[in-house]
Amino acid sequence: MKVDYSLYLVTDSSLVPKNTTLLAQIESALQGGTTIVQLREKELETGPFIALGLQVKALTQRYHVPLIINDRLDVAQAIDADGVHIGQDDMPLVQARKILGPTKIIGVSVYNQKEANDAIANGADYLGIGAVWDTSTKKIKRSPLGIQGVQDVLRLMDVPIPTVAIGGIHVSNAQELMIGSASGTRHLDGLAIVSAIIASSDPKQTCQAFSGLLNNVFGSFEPPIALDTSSIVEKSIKLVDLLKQTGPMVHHITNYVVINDNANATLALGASPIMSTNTEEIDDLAAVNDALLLNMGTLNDIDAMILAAQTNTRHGHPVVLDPVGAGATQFRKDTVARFLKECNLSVIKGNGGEILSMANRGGRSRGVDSVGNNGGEANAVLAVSELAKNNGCVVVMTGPMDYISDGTRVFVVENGHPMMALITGSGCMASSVVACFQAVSEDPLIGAVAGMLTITIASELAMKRPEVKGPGTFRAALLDELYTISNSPELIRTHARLREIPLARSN
Ligand SMILES: Cc1ncc(COP(=O)(O)OP(=O)(O)O)c(N)n1
Ligand SMILES: Cc1ncsc1CCOP(=O)(O)O
Repeated sequence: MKVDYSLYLVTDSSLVPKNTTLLAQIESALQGGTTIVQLREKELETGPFIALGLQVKALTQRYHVPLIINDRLDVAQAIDADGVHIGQDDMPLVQARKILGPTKIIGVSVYNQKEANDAIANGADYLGIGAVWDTSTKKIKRSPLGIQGVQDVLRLMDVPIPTVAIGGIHVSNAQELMIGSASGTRHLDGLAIVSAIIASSDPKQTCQAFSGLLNNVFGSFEPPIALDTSSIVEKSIKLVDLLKQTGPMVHHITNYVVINDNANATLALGASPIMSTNTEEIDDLAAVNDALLLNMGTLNDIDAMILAAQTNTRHGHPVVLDPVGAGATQFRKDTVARFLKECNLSVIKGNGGEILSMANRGGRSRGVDSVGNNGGEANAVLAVSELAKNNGCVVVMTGPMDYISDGTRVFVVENGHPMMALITGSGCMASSVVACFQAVSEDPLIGAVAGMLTITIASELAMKRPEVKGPGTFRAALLDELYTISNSPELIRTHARLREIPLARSN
C-alpha cells in the first residue's frame, strides 16, 4: 500500500476546543486534506481507547485515509488499524513486527542517525523525526533538533524511507522546515502535527493551509531530469540569457583582496552585486536577494557569514561557499567545520588543495594556493562526489580540469587557461560566477557547470586577444570576455569541452 504521509494528524483529545469534539475535529481535518491519522490518547484505558478507535476508524475509512495507533499494539490489533507508531521507549520494533506481521505499517520515533538506521535495519515503514522545536503538547526529554538536526538525520539515513517531522510545527514554520531540512535528493515526506490542527478553531482551514504549502514545496522537489552533456551545454546557454534578462542580486561576503573583481565579474554577467558584511541589514538584504556567496579568503565576519547563510536559506536562496585556504590552518579547518554544521550550503567551490583537504583526500593549501593532487583524476572524482554526498550539496573542485558533482553524477569542465592561476582571485571570481548562476538555476549542479563553463571559456577567449601580454592585461580581458559571453551565450556551444565520468566506474 502506498501511503501518503504528507499531512499527518496526531490526535490529543485534551487539546480539543470546548465547543467541539475530537471526532468533529478529525473529520474537519480530513475535509481539509489530512492524509493519515494517528490516534494518540495517553489517558485512555484500553476499553474506551478501543471504542474511540472504532469510531475514528469508521471516519478515516470514509476518507480513505490510514489510521495508526500510538504505542498500543493491542488496541491496533483489536480494531484492525492500519498500523502503530512506537517510540524509543516503547515495545521494540523487532517484537512489534513479529506481532503485527509484515503488512501493517510501523512508524518509529527517531532523534539521530543511529536511531534512524537501527529502525530502518529492523524494518520500520516510516520514521517520525523529532522533536524539531519545543512544544507544549509533550514533555520532550532531549533538546529540540532544529531544522539542521532534521536534515542531518535525513542525510545520514543508510537507505531512504518515508519520514515525517514532529514537534512545534505550525503553518508559519512548515515551509521553512520542509525546504531547510532538504538535502540533495532527500527531503521530508510530510509533517506530523498535533496542536496546530487539533486545537484549531477551524481544522479544515488549517489543513488546507498546510496542504497548499506542502504542494508547493513538493513541486519544487521534483527530481531534475538527468541531462546529457550536450543538453547541459544548451541549458547553460539559456541560463546565461536568463541571468542577463533577470539581473538577480548576489550578496557577497568576500575577502578584501578580490572584492572589486568579484563585483565586476557579477556585473559583467548582468547580475547585481552587493558586498555588505553588516549584520544589521542581513534580514532586509535576504528579502530581496537571489543568491549568497561566502568567501573565506581574509576570514573576517564569520558570524555574519553564518547568519547570512541561515537567513538566505530561510528565504529559499542558494548559498555558495568558497572555502579559501581550507586546511591551511587549524582555524580555517574549524571554520569550515562550522560552515558545514551550521549552514545549508548549495555549492562548495574550492581549488584542489581546499576540496581534497575537506574530503580528507590528501589536499594541502599553502596560503590560499592549492598544492597538488597526487591521486589524479580518480582521487578528484572521489573527493567531489563524497564531499557532495556527505554534505547534500554540489561540490566544484577547480584546477587544470574542473570536477563538479552533486554526489550522484560527476562532470569535468576541460576548458580554461593556465593564466588563470597567475592572477590573484581568479578562483574567487569563478565563485562569484557560480553564485550568479545559482541565482537563476533550479538545479544547482547545472548552475555550477554553467558557471564554470562561462568563466573558463572566458579565460580562453581572453588569451586570444592580441592586447593580452600577461596577467595584467589578462585580468581586464577576462572581465571583457565574461561580458562578451553574456551578450553572445552561443559561444558556450562552440567552445564547451564538458564530459561526464560515470560514478559507478570510478568508485
Ligand atoms: C509521527 C510521530 N512521530 C513521533 C511521535 C512520538 O512518538 P513517541 O516518541 O512514542 O512519543 P509519544 O507520542 O508516545 O508521546 C509520534 N507520536 N508520531
Ligand atoms: C508526540 C510528539 N513527539 C515529539 S514532539 C510531539 C508533540 C508534537 O505536538 P505539536 O505538534 O503540538 O507540537
